[in-house]
Parts: sequence; structure tokens; C-alpha cells
Amino acid sequence: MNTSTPLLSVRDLQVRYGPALALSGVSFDVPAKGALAVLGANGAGKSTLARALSGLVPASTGRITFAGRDIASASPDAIRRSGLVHLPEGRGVFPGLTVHENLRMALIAAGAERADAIDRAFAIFPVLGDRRRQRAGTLSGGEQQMLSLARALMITPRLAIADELSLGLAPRLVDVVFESLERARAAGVAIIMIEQFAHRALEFADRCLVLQRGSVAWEGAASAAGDEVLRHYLGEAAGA
Ligand SMILES: Nc1ncnc2c1ncn2[C@@H]1O[C@H](COP(=O)(O)OP(=O)(O)OP(=O)(O)O)[C@@H](O)[C@H]1O
Repeated sequence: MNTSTPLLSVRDLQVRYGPALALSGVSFDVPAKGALAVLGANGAGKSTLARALSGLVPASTGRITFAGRDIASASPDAIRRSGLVHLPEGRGVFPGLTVHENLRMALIAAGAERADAIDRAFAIFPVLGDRRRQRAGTLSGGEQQMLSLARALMITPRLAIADELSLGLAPRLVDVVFESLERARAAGVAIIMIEQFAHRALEFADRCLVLQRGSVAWEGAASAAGDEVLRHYLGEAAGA
């Protein structure tokens, strides 16, 4: 693939829920290994965008090109197999299996049995390495969430959509989530981050897209999305 071709290219995306227009005229690119923060007030369309990219809601019009292929009408499974994962994954861990067995199961399911993948998961989440022989059902809630993230990230997707991953987590676990995404990024995974903590998302990302009532209201370098932009489009939420 030509290195100047974006990994993900979205053009004029429109999504409807019945008569209601949730997204319209949304266009943007994400390069390989890029990190895009998607911000917006409640109801702006962030989750709808994530769901449309991963095939969970259909695009009514527009084009979504991922790794050179049109995925606008592909199934969620086909999209995941092409290397675009939506985090957190809906499926829970297997409580009766150990941490290590859970990771092996995920590799087998993905047809990606590679010796180094589990080591990579433990490098991203050292806490799981310490607990590799522990049954997943006895992990804390936060640790189970780490396991679910590890299963998705160890397969080294090309693009991960981190959809409100820090929601409801204790501050220490929010740090773990950000660190794990940094590690995934360092391993070459492009990230689209939807995040309640706008300032943290902007520190993480290199580009920023602000949605307002289903349309792109602002786009630019993450470092240029100053307090004024956040206050203007996010209001109170900008304080986070
Ligand atoms: N299944 C659905 N059926 C009808 N309308 C929906 C559905 N899901 C979302 N919407 C509407 O689409 C719009 C965008 O919702 P979305 O969840 O994408 O926003 P969001 O930016 O993720 O919001 P939040 O930050 O509050 O999670 C909202 O007006 C919402 O009410």
C-alpha cells in the first residue's frame, strides 16, 4: 500500500436512526499509526461514529475505506478480521479459564496462533502476566477489563477504536488504560479515541475531530484544540 494512502478514510458519512439523522457529511482520514481524538458533547454522534466504523450500525450514505477496502457495508466480523477493532469488546472473559488460557482462546478464535502474541499482551498489561495462572473469574472487575482489552490488542489490530474506555473506572485504572493504549500505539496500532477526559485525549492524540449535532464542527492538530475550542463545543465537559 502506498504510504501516503490513509489507513482509514471516511467520506460524507451519514447515519440515520429511523427518521433521525445521527451523523451527516462526516469526512476525515486516519493515517497508519495515527491517533485521532473524537470529542463532542453528549449526543453529538461519537458512539454512532464508532458503531458505523465497526459495522454495528449501517451507513445510509457515504464511503468508509479501511486498508484500501470499502467496508461501509461489511459485517462487524469481516471488519474485525480486517484489523479494525472496537474496544471494549462486548464479549466477556471465560471465568473458569486462567488468564493465560483466555488469551490462548482469543488467539485461536482469531486464527492467529503466534508464540509472541501472549508475551506482547503481558508486556502491555504486566498485571496480567503476574496473574497468568489465576482463573479469570477471580480477577477484579478492572483486571477483567484489562484481560478483555489484552485479548483485542495482542492480535495487533491496525486500528483500535477506544470507545469511552475510561468510563466508570477508578483513577488508577484510567491510568492503566491510557498506558496500555500508549503501548499499543508504540507497537504500530492506529487509535481513534472517544473519551470523556478531553484533555487527556488531546495529550494522547495527534489529531482531533469535534462533532456537534452529527457533523464535524472542528478538525485540526490535537495541540491546536485549546481551551477555547473545548469550551465552545463541549461546554462544561471541557473542564475534565
Ligand atoms: N439506537 C438509537 N435509536 C435512535 N436514536 C439514537 C440511537 N442511538 C443514538 N441515537 C441518537 O443519536 C444521537 C447521537 O448519539 P450518540 O450515542 O452517537 O452520541 P454520543 O456523542 O456518543 O453521546 P454521549 O457522549 O452522550 O455518549 C443522539 O441524539 C441519540 O439520541
